[in-house]
Amino acid sequence: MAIVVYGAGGIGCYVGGRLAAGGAAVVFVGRQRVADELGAHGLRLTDYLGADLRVAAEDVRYETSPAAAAEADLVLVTVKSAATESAAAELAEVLKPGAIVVSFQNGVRNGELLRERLKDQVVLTGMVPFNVLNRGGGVFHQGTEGALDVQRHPGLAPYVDAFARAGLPLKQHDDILPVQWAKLLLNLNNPINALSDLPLRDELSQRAFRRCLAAAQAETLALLDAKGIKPAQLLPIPMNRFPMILRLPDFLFRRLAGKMLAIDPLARTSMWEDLEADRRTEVDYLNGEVVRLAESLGRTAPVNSKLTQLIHEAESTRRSWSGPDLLRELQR
Ligand SMILES: NC(=O)C1=CN([C@@H]2O[C@H](COP(=O)(O)OP(=O)(O)OC[C@H]3O[C@@H](n4cnc5c(N)ncnc54)[C@H](OP(=O)(O)O)[C@@H]3O)[C@@H](O)[C@H]2O)C=CC1
Ligand SMILES: CC(C)(CO)C(=O)C(=O)O
Repeated sequence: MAIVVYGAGGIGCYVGGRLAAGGAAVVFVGRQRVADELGAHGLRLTDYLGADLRVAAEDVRYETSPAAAAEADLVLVTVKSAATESAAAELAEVLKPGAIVVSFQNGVRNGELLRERLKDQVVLTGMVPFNVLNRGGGVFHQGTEGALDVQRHPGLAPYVDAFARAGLPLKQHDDILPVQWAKLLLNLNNPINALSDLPLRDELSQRAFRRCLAAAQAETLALLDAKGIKPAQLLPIPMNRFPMILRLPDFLFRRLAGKMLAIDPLARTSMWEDLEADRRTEVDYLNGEVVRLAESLGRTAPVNSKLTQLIHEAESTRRSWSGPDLLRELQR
């Protein structure tokens, strides 16, 4: 059963790399710069638990043409949200009818966007809870914990063992929307992390940054409540308790929620990586999604709106924010 990773960057190389290291036949589709990196070094997949797996360069099949997806039985879509529509259009041209397509992307609308285009395929929504850092030289490192989440579907049965062998077991859900919104609540930190210009652990160790995240989450939780959506519990603490925990003084936060800081010291968010690489960020699909949710309810979301605006400004002119300055800006 051929597995194609479509948009093989950080997440795609890591997930596809672990599947390949576990013996699955994987074709990566993506950009020439990544093909060159993997062609020179092969793939090395490491994680926070000490896993260290390799796939030799000659065993990595990395293609740059969408045509390579024609043979896929299972497609894992791992482009950033802004690239989903073009990826969907390319896939619609080449995919076999009946192929299974899983969106392993952040945000809540990528599955829908793919489904609109891929009428002859089965499109499922997935979620990647952990952080992946490309350390260069073909090394991709998983810095935090979590299993891959995906919508339940019988068509996934032939692949369940391959994901388990890869050390990335699939957790299937009857209703994925609460899982997606729970992840989005965590991703509200992406712009804060990107604006702080700090590794995640350093940023979340500072109360002022945590208060910014608490404000963005509290605003979102109230809107989700009004919409009748109850976010899933992804971590030991229920999502609706997060804002209260995040606002705690540093010493209490470390004592009660120290596990939240059990993050690889180098890990940063994908939004920070986008700003670093001068790429368009996913802010419109994360905090911007909250603004749209507010509008659908005839309400506003000033904190998420401001974070969206600050990231758009940072997309053209970068500046590093201190926690207190950012908090003041969000409270204005
Ligand atoms: N990185 C992380 O730690 C995490 C990321 N996520 C989510 O996973 C998704 C993927 O993120 P990530 O792996 O970091 O993103 P990356 O930007 O690292 O990887 C996506 C790759 O897809 C390429 N691409 C874009 N369009 C196409 C196309 N049409 N055909 C082929 N290749 C294409 C991009 O190239 P180019 O840049 O040239 O467009 C890029 O190399 C996002 O939704 C992200 O939010 C979720 C959890 C953690
Ligand atoms: C895992 C997490 C929340 C942080 O890295 C992420 O999803 C991202 O960076 O986009």
